[in-house]
Amino acid sequence: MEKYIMALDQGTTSSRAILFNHKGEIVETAQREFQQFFPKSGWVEHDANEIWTSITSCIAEVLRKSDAEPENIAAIGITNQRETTVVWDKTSGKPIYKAVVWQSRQTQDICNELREQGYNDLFREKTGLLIDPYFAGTKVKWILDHVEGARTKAENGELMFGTIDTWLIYKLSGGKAHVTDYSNASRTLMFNIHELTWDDELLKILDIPKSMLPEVRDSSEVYAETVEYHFFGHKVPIAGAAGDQHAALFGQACFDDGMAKNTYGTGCFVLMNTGEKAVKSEHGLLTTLAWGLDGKVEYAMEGSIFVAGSAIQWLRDGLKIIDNSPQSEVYAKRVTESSGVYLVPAFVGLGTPYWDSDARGAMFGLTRGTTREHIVRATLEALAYQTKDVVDAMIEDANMDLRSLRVDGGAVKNNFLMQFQSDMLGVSVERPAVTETTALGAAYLAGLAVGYWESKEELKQHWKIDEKFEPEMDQQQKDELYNGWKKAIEATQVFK
Ligand SMILES: Nc1ncnc2c1ncn2[C@@H]1O[C@H](COP(=O)(O)OP(=O)(O)O)[C@@H](O)[C@H]1O
Ligand SMILES: O=P(O)(O)OC[C@H](O)CO
Repeated sequence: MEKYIMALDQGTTSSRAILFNHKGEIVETAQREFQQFFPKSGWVEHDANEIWTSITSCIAEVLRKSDAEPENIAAIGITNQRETTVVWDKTSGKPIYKAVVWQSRQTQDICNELREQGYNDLFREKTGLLIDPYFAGTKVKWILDHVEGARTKAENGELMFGTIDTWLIYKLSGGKAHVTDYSNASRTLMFNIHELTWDDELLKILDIPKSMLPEVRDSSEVYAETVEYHFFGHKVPIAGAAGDQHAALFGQACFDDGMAKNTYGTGCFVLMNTGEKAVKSEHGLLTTLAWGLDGKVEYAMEGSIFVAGSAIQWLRDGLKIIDNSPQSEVYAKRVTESSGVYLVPAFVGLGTPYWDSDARGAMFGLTRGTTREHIVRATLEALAYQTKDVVDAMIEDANMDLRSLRVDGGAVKNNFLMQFQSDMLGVSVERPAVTETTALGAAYLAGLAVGYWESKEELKQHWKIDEKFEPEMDQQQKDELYNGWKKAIEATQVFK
């Protein structure tokens, strides 16, 4: 019987279990959405227990739907929404608060205070990040400050912190492993990406006891085995973990210096592999650990856009002007231009390159002639403009041209968006045959650890193109449209 690798992809809006075969093809998938909590303006939370049960349901379903028996699973790879923070009790294994999601702004005051105390450069230098509610560190501090008795328990070594990878590995292993990988550790604001250690000075500033933190390991190695009851009497090695954007970079086979990908999911995340160099950005990009493999780490530059596909969800659920996400393409194509309408989807502030957590969304250029079609088109265009902001910054920082952009994530099915993206960037946009590259990357990392695949060279051969979008728009039109976007961004940042 053929063996498979199971990837568990725990995203912001849904969990998935996907079985991959030896050619890197999808054999079977299962997916579960779970509840989003918005307790206050700008706050986003998840229930860590519900995340766990969504994962176990997906595991059961994917096994049931495929012909695979648990013993046919050679290994499990985990990939996760990053920065989302869980703190749980060491004895009971129960979370002491909801999972504070990466998008959540509830640590704004903590961040303002840290910035006022002049710590930004120190955090930037050591972690490659900047002080923003996005990252896990201030979320852990917030939980310890706000949950009754939490700080004392933490100081007594009774609490554990983890990003979602850590939480899932802990649960899958029946509480045996408390680990994370380099890519996830590099999103916490607590990990020194040059020395590859939890940083005592930063932990002291954040007032977080080191005893809560997981052990940091390679992204491709066996961390633990699953407890038998999750796999119907069978132990399976948990052999890979990486943050979803890093896993997508790996799944897109961007193994060489200068190769980049953009993932269009809830947010958009552009990552460029910079190999052994930790490139320091002058334009608001993040420096991050791409992965740890064979005892060595590699670095990446990242541009993080907080709202992308979620703006399409807002058209559907908030404005109710589309019934489903694919319909956005139909409406966008019904008009030949957005006729001066710009939507800046700064619903939870702005990430790269602006880093303005106080900004909020805005729409410009409305006339009596504005229709639903223009608004839908402007929303899709905003995803492409935001990506151009990031890619331009990346090109300047890395001092090199981008020849093409590999793309993935839920929204890349939208051909209008892909064409407009290529027009804006002036380079080809390459959509691979397997767009579940996040899960594929996690499968690759796990498969390499157990010898299911031999090398990155072998994996490169799997990457196949589905469609290539080439730039068609003339320079003048492109400049006019993009200049309009820049004005809209400026105006958004003034109004707050
Ligand atoms: N055809 C489409 N056009 C535009 N956006 C889409 C389309 N299909 C899906 N999306 C968007 O993609 C997102 C889902 O992508 P996915 O990669 O599953 O996200 P995540 O991993 O962040 O949960 C949703 O926000 C959805 O609105
Ligand atoms: O769940 P996604 O795919 O939107 O990814 C979330 C990112 O990892 C947040 O940094």
